[in-house]
Amino acid sequence: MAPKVLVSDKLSETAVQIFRDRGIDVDFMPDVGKDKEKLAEIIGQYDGLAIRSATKVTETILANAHKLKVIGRAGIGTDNIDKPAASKKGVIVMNTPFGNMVTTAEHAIAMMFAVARQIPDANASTHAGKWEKSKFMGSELTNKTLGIIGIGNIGSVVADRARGLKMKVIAYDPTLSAEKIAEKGAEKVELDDLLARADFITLHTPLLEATRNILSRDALARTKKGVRIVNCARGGLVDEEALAELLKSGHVAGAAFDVFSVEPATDNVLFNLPNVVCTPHLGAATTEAQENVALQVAEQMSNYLLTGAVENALNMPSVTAEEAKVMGPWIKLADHLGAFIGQLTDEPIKAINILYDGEASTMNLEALNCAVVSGIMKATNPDVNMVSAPVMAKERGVQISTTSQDQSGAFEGYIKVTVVTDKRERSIAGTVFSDDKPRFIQIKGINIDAEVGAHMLYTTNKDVPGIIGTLGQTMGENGVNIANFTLGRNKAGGDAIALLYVDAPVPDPVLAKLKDTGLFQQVQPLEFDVA
Ligand SMILES: NC(=O)C1=CN([C@@H]2O[C@H](COP(=O)(O)OP(=O)(O)OC[C@H]3O[C@@H](n4cnc5c(N)ncnc54)[C@H](O)[C@@H]3O)[C@@H](O)[C@H]2O)C=CC1
Ligand SMILES: O=C(O)CCC(=O)C(=O)O
Repeated sequence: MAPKVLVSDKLSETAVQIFRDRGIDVDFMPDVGKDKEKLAEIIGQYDGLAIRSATKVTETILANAHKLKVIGRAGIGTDNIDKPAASKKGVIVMNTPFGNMVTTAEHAIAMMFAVARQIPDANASTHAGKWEKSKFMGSELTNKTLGIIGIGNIGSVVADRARGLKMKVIAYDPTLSAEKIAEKGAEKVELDDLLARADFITLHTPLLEATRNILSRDALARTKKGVRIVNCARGGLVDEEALAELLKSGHVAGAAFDVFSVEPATDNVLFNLPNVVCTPHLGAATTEAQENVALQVAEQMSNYLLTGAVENALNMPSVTAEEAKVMGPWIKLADHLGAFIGQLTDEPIKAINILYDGEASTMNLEALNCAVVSGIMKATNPDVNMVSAPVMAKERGVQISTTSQDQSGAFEGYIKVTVVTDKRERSIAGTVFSDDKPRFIQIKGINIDAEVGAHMLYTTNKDVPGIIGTLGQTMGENGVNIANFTLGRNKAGGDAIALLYVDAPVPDPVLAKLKDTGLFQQVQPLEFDVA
C-alpha cells in the first residue's frame, strides 16, 4: 500500500504534486494544523506529516500518531515539534536547512533599512498627507558596525550582504572559531564586546536554553546608545519588556521584529512604539523560498518513505539513497545481531561495543550503530526503531562504543556486537554474503555459518553425542519443520551451540521438553524481523 502523507499547513502546492508524482497518497488540509482536536483525530492514518510553523506537533498529537514515521518541516526552526517525544516514538524529524535562508537574510537586511530610515512610519505619515520631512531623520549604514548574534547559515548571508553595504561586521557565536568567522567576513567577538560596539544588532540563533533572553534587560542596558535591534530569528531571544522601556527612554533608537515571544502576536508590548517595525513572521515568506522548502521537504519525505534515505534529519544520522541501497543488507544484519543479543539478555545492559571489520567499516557507522541498538532494544519494546533506540539506550545509561579495523580474516567484512552486563559479556558476529543475505558467523567465540530466519531456536550444551538426534526427533515429533540446522563447538567435548531455523515458532511445551532432557544449558527461541 502506498504511504500516506498529510500536509497540515499552508505549503506550496508543489509539495502536493511531488508526493503524487512519487506515488504517495497525500491529503492537503492547510488549515487542519491549527485545529488541535481535528489533527489528533486524523493523524493516526498517516505515515508522514508535512508542516510549516502553524502546526504544533505536541506529545498528545504524537500519542495518536500510530503509523507516523516522518515529520517534515518545510523551513528551518523545529521548535513547534516536540522532538524528544517524536524521537521516543521513533518518528524522524527533518527540516530544510537551506531553502529559506537567503530569503530570511534578505528580510533581516530589509528590516535593518526600514528601521534605519523609519520607512514604515514615514510611509504611513505620507499616506496620511502629512509630508513630515524633518521628522524622519535616518541613519546611514555605510561604515556602521553590525553585530550578528549567531553566524550560521542565515547569519552568514546577512554578513555577506552587510559587507556589500560597506558595514563593519562583528559576530558573537561561541561554537565557531575566529578563523571560520573571518571566512564569513566578520570579526569574532565576545557578547559584551558586541553589545558595546554595535550600531545595529541582528539575531540569528535558534531559541535554545542558552539563547533564551540572550538580549536580556541587563544585556540591553550594555548596548551602545542609539543602537537599532533586528530580530528575524525567534521570539524569546530578546526581553521585549526591557526593550520597550529602552525604546521609550531613547537609549535604543529603533527595533525591527519579525518574531515575537507569543505568536500569533496580536498584542505585544512593542506594538505602536515609535520606530518599531513589525512584520508577522514573514522572514521566509517569498515565493522562491516557499517553492524551495516545499520541494525539498516533499522530496526528502518521499525518499525516506519509499527508499529509506534519510536527509536533514534532526534525530537520526543521514543515509543517502545510494547508501540505503548498499547498506540495506548490512542494516538488516546489524538489527539481527542486536536482536539476537537482546533476546538472550535479561539483565540490565551496561555497555554495547560494536566492531566493524573490512567492508563494514567503510559504511555509515552512525546508521549501523542505530540499527544494532534498535535490534537490542526491540527485545524489551517491540515499537522501538532506529530513531528511538539511541534515546532509550541513553535514558538507561548504556555506553555505546565502536571500533573500526581493516579486513582481518576470510570475510570481506563483518560486524561483531558485544554486550556487557554486570554478570557477563555476550558477543555475536555476522556478515553479508554476495547474495545480500545476512549470516551469523560467530557466537560465544564459536565459528558457525547460519542463515537468519524469522523463527529460530538457539541451544547451548556440552559437546556430547545425541544432541542432533534429540533436537531433530523432538522437533519432528511435535510437527516443527526445520529449514536449516547449524552446529558449532569450540573443541571436541567442549562447549557447543546449535541454531535451528524453523518454519514456525517453537511451541512452549516443546521448549519445556527439550529443557527436561537435561542436555542443554540454554534453550532459547528467537524471532527476527527478516521482512
Ligand atoms: N523569521 C523567519 O521566518 C525565519 C526564522 N528562522 C530562524 O533563524 C534561526 C537561525 O537559522 P539558521 O541560520 O539557519 O541556523 P543555523 O543553525 O545555521 O545557525 C545558528 C547559529 O547560532 C549559533 N548559536 C547557537 N547558540 C548560540 C549562542 N548561545 N550564542 C550565539 N550563537 C549561538 C550556532 O552556533 C549557529 O552558528 C533559526 O533557528 C530559526 O529559528 C529561520 C528561517 C526563517
Ligand atoms: O514557515 C514559515 O513561514 C516560518 C519559517 C521559519 O520560521 C523557519 O523556517 O524557521
